[in-house]
Amino acid sequence: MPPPNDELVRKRTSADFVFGKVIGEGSFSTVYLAKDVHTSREFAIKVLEKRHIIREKKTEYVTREKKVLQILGSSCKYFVHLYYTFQDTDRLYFVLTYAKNGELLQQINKDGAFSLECTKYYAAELVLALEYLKLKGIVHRDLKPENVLFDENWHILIIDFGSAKILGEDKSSDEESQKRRKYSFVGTAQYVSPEILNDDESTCASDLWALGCIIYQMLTGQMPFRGPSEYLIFQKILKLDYEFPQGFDKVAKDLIEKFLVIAPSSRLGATDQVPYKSIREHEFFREINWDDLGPPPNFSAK
Ligand SMILES: Nc1ncnc2c1ncn2[C@@H]1O[C@H](COP(=O)(O)OP(=O)(O)OP(=O)(O)O)[C@@H](O)[C@H]1O
Ligand SMILES: O=C(O)[C@@H]1CCC(=O)N(CCc2ccc(Cl)cc2)[C@H]1c1ccccc1Cl
Repeated sequence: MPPPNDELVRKRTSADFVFGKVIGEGSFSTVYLAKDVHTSREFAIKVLEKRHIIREKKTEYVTREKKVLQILGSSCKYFVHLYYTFQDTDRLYFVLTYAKNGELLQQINKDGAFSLECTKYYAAELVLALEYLKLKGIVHRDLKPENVLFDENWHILIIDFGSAKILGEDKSSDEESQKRRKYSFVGTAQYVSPEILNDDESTCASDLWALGCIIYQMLTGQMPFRGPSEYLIFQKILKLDYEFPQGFDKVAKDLIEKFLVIAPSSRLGATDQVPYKSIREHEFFREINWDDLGPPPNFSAK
């Protein structure tokens, strides 16, 4: 029996990587482009300062992200993969797939809006990604164009699982943590679903609400619920106060209206198992071959 390949089993440290430029900053993190010294493979390494996490009481957020990334594993290509984690006295390190082509948000803003063909393709990739999350019993809870990146082949890579929920995970029942959880706001105002605002149970249908917001934004370049303050945005969400521009594609409008429904269980797909059959069968996805989406379309193809 040959000895195990040292590189496969040895715990990594920061000495195994050459750290390059900063490719992003989070509230608690700095993300670097890095190269494995042994293989020259490129990774994104998310580095978190322990002092900052402790001061902001975000330890649970960090351990949750690691746990969710481990549950997701590597069998769905639409999620960033966690290769290694390690730590030193002051920092935690997450070695992740490097999403070479930036954020969906940047692409939408650069183009102003996507073509219908391009929107259908990326909406289909998002549907396949959400089917996998449902299969794994995970709710992302902060799905938005900033958290959808592109890999080197322009396929989506979803990141940022610190706010995610693991369904069926028994929550500590003590009063303190119940109170903390009740008032710990989750997500980003413009994409948050009504049930999260009403402090009701968030389920996979919460991610379907966000999907509706993202499809609207890909086609218009704007978020459906926008306003000068979070409070006013929340008001609009709870009153379903949004509108479609003149001449908006009717089939796309019908699909979005079926996701942006206040009652989570009434959203298109909410009562499906996996796959999201009623979403896949919607007219909007008529040209999609769900078994092979083919190569991504050229963005600027109008
Ligand atoms: N795997 C990756 N490949 C390329 N860029 C990445 C990757 N992960 C994160 N980034 C970039 O780094 C930035 C920070 O990401 P990170 O997930 O650490 O913080 P965040 O969770 O988005 O911030 P916050 O904690 O405020 O929500 C992101 O905006 C993204 O652009
Ligand atoms: O959850 C884990 O798998 C390990 C378990 C062992 C361990 O010590 N850590 C670090 C725990 C931790 C989390 C936050 C802070 Cl501020 C400090 C330590 C965890 C860890 C190590 C490296 C990178 C991330 C994490 Cl969460």
